[in-house]
Amino acid sequence: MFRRNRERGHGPSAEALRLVKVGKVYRAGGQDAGKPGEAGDRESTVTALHDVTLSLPTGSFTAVMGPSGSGKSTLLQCAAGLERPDSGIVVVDGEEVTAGDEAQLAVFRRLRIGFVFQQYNLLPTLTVLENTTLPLRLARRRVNLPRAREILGQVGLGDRLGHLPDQLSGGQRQRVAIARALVTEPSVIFADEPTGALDLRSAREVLALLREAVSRHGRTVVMVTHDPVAASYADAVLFLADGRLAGSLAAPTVDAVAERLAHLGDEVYAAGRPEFRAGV
Ligand SMILES: Nc1ncnc2c1ncn2[C@@H]1O[C@H](COP(=O)(O)OP(=O)(O)OP(=O)(O)O)[C@@H](O)[C@H]1O
Repeated sequence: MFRRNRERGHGPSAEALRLVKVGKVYRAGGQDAGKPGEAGDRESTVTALHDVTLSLPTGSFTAVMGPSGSGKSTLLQCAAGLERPDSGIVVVDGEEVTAGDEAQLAVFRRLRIGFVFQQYNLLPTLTVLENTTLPLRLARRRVNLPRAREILGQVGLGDRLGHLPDQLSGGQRQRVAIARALVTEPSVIFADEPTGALDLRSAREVLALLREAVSRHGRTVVMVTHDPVAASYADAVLFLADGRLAGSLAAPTVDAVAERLAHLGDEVYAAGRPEFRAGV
């Protein structure tokens, strides 16, 4: 399907996600602006991502932080194949997603990528169990109901299988979204502000589940967040500023993250590290 980009033989790649010099430019009016340098009127374009290069190992939990407008969501969307970068390549679990066409990308996303959004994005007319198994049905894959029930049990919803989303709390809805993201056993789960709409307790439960998906089940999670407490659940934090990588922090604590965020402006154009390789 996509161009293989594995350095080793079979089985899951040790590298879950790689971005090489990924750039994305928008027209101020809201459209893509084409390749950087090709845009006619530079004044009306926004460079949302500028040559972002990073590598995340399989089984890691990474938080992406930075000021509003720094490119966090754009990074997530490009990495997840929801947006096409204007330059650079994206490799997910050994497959170069930027090499495929739209149809290939759609199939790839359904099977290999999990999504958790701030607003849950559940279908209101489907039950908890049906929402959870929807990615499998859309991908025309066999639905393993015992496995789906097991996952829903793990996220604490074993007794809510027949409920509709509007019969659930926000935290419970987000747990359905996590179950839905886990059901295809994806290469990477992308979460965009997954706790943004939740109370403190529900937020902690959701973060603990994402942490468990990584620590116990070996999944790879990339999470955009504004919250230093949420970021402290991750193995590492990547900081973005003005569409560029502006540093990283391993084994983040709440205080260390807050401190780095407070001084992020100082680091934006610092010579620093233009690339991020987790664990290095
Ligand atoms: N569809 C679009 N059309 C035009 N400009 C866009 C589009 N999406 C994002 N941008 C611009 O690209 C830049 C990065 O936006 P992005 O949403 O990635 O930032 P963010 O860090 O996720 O912000 P926030 O924390 O506020 O959600 C911003 O200047 C934004 O205005």
